[in-house]
Amino acid sequence: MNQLTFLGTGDAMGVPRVYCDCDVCTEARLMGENKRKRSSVLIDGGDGDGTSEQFMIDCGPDWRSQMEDQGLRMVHTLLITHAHFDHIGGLPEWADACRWLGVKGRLYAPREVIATIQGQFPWLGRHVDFLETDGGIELGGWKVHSWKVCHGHNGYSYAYRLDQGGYSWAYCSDAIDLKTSEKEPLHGLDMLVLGTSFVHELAEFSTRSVYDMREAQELLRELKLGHTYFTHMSHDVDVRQNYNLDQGITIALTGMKVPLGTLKLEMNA
Ligand SMILES: Nc1ccn([C@@H]2O[C@@H]3COP(=O)(O)O[C@H]3[C@H]2O)c(=O)n1
Repeated sequence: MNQLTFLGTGDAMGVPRVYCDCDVCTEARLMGENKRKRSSVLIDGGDGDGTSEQFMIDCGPDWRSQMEDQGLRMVHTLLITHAHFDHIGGLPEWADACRWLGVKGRLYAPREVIATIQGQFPWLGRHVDFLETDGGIELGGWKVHSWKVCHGHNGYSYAYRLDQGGYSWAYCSDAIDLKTSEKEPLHGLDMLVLGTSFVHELAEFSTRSVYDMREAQELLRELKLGHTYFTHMSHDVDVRQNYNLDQGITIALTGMKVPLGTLKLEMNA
């Protein structure tokens, strides 16, 4: 059975934010329900049928501790959404692990993301094969499609849609203000992982880069899909609160596991 594990559900700063003493950051330090490492997920086939290659989406600066949290010794394959530090900061450590294990890691990303990563970490190519996703790829039995999405003030990110056996899901951690064509691959999904940094972000729109929960719910009402998990959450989100989110939405928690492809989830509409 395929499953997705949330390795981290935080925004670029993680929770607690290093400089912050707000209630959420304080709770994260003292108890830890709101403790959030930088966003990434693990996809695990685990059924030994040869189509179940394990891979991660994104490799932020918490990669090493996320591996320890899960008791994982190595993941050989990564999909990267965009070349911002909170999504690629763990790549040098991952490449070092490839080196010490004597394996060549496989890093899949869109062509322009690969070029940026190679510019930032020029030594990675010794231990990593860079593989472009632009024309579509097959990974762990999934047909994988990447496309460019608006990341507001921060430029562009990419989202991934994965299809297998009539089940489809997508990972879209860093997006805002999606245009009609950017929403197209999200229609009719069984499951979506969507970034929502704030519950209601008050900053001026032109300075923002990720949906808030209010806007995300509007988007989801339009998309009419199965189940959605919110990730990439800042210290604005307190997981102890009930935000009265629409049916079919779950705030993802670190370590949460979601079965992929086994359940046809109920439609929201
Ligand atoms: N060119 C850039 C721009 C931004 N960044 C990092 O990505 C984060 C996105 O959210 P933020 O809160 O704006 O902080 C950004 C930088 O850490 C980055 O690594 N490279």
